[in-house]
Amino acid sequence: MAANAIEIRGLTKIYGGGRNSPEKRALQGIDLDIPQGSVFGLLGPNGAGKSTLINILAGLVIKTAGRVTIWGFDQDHNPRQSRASIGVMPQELNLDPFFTPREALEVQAGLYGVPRRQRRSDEILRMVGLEDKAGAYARTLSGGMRRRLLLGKALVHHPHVLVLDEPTAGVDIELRQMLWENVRKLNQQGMTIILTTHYLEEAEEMCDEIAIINLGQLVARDSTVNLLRRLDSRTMILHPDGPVGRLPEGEGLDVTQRGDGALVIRYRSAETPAEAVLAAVRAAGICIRDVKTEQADLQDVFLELTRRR
Ligand SMILES: Nc1ncnc2c1ncn2[C@@H]1O[C@H](COP(=O)(O)OP(=O)(O)OP(=O)(O)O)[C@@H](O)[C@H]1O
Repeated sequence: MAANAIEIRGLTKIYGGGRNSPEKRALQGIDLDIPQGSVFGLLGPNGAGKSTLINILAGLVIKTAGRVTIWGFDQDHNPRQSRASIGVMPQELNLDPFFTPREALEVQAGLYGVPRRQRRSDEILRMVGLEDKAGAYARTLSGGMRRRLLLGKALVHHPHVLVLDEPTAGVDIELRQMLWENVRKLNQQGMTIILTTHYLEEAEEMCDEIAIINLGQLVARDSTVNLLRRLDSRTMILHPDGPVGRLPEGEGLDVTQRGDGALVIRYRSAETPAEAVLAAVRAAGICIRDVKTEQADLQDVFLELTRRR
């Protein structure tokens, strides 16, 4: 068994390039290893190439160049085994409206060639909280229930690797909790989990390791702890109680003044305690009327990482 669940080398995807569509380089030579047993976050802004990458793993999009190995099986040389090793919960709610959840799971299991006696439709329905809806048509299911069913469908062939593409975009708190409980449980049972998300908080909570892609390129790949340590920038927004004569100064402080008079002070919490920021403000003779702090969000992370490049 390979030590990495997924190995990606020089992965490139170019869309279009026909007479009416300009060429789009969605992935530009990605190298990435995803360790077995990890909960791995794939982050990136809209259009970064996350879905393209996931769809290539799922066998839904054909790569232009590069090598993909899933659970030790090269996608080109062992397409059947590599496909059988991975289950994907897609972003779109693409379900056949005329199948009931139980039928949908059975059909999916049939597509993957799972013998009848190895099928676990009822167990999966229970796991995703759809046992009451086992016989209802998909078209009568709520959006949240459809997502649960998509998760169930991704699991019918007992994959080693489960990919969740934006699983919590627009879902309510209850479903989010159910999803994360299931993800934790499956991971404890040894399943490698890959998830894409826009929410840094979610990645922070769930993922051991994170890769960030931007414009089809890998811009960071590290353990979550290390990544967040690198990205511990804070912003303090101060509303002064009167005109500002001079801006606060101090090591590690990046101070600007907004059009409305507010001071925007960026600093790293690991290097500069909030008290040092406030002391610098007082030393500049500024009285504070109001203050708030903001943590770096994914957008800042991107700006920082892409700027660094
Ligand atoms: N079928 C396609 N034909 C042409 N261009 C495409 C196609 N699919 C995606 N793209 C382009 O490739 C780039 C990467 O898209 P992709 O959907 O992989 O990004 P993403 O990171 O998943 O974004 P999002 O978070 O919005 O889903 C984008 O510029 C997108 O417009």
